Amino acid sequence: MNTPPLSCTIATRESRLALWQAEHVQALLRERFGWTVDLLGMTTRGDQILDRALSKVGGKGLFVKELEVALEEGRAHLAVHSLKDVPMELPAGFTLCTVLEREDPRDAWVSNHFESVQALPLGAKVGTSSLRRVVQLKAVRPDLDVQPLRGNLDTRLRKLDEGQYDGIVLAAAGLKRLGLASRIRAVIDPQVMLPAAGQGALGIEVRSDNVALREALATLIDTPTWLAVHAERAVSRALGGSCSMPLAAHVTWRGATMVLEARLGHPTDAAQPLLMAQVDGAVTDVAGAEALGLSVAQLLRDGGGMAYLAAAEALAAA
Ligand SMILES: NCc1[nH]cc(CCC(=O)O)c1CC(=O)O
Repeated sequence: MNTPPLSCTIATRESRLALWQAEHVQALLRERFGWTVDLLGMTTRGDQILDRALSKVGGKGLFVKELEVALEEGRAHLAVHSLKDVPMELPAGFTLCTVLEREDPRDAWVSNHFESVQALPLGAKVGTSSLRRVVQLKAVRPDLDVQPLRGNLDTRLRKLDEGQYDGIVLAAAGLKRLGLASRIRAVIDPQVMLPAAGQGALGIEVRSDNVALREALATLIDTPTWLAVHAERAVSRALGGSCSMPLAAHVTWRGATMVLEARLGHPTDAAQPLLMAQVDGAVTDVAGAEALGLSVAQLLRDGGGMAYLAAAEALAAA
């Protein structure tokens, strides 16, 4: 029996951004299906160690595990995540269901004194803990002093305002969703800073055995977003999907043609070049999107990426 649910509960982290995203899905389900939708706020291990070096603590899916347990135990039916934070491989029994239309996937330059990365004085201090952002900043401005920056969005902005950095890099999507778009000094051109796989998209996780819910959610898919994030995530999965790997993967559309670009940086040696690859193709289904992702991953491997991946693995194991 596939009777669609009349009520359901969404598990969510309790950061402002996570709550915005969960409430967004809650409103959508009420509006489209007339369901009663509750929220279940939760603290994840990732939240508890937000101010420490996540890559040093290790473990994939630090922000999703507790939410999956709530689904497993039937305390919630959907978990809403930033897709960027969802591991490439889900545990058995879970399905990534739908991601609606993605918000701006680009990175944003945020600064109280400098209008762009290019406008920074020699040796200026920039805050980010994302290896992907570090290697791309270093590629355009090797002189910059890039320093770690952790915490949720509000914490990061506060650290900037306290004068700890000349500027910081954040996802445009998070700032826009929280009504903080006015803090964006410049959206960074993807040719300068290629976004992460899935950036700006929502990921909705459900139990695979909840067929009725999966079928209802499937009607909410935004196809261009759905195909784009499958291609981007396929690149990351094919290369091992580790967060200690500086990897960017980003889709743009030229009409019905998907253009997939990816970049791989060396995880420890900034003097190594940033590897870049691009493919395009007419993509109409998930299999086609994932095939494009695999071919970009292969180009990166063949272009010198094997040594980079080995270094990232060694780092993760250390
Ligand atoms: N890594 C944390 C994270 N996960 C999702 C977002 C922003 C929203 C999004 O990309 O969907 C952020 C903050 C950031 O990268 O600045």
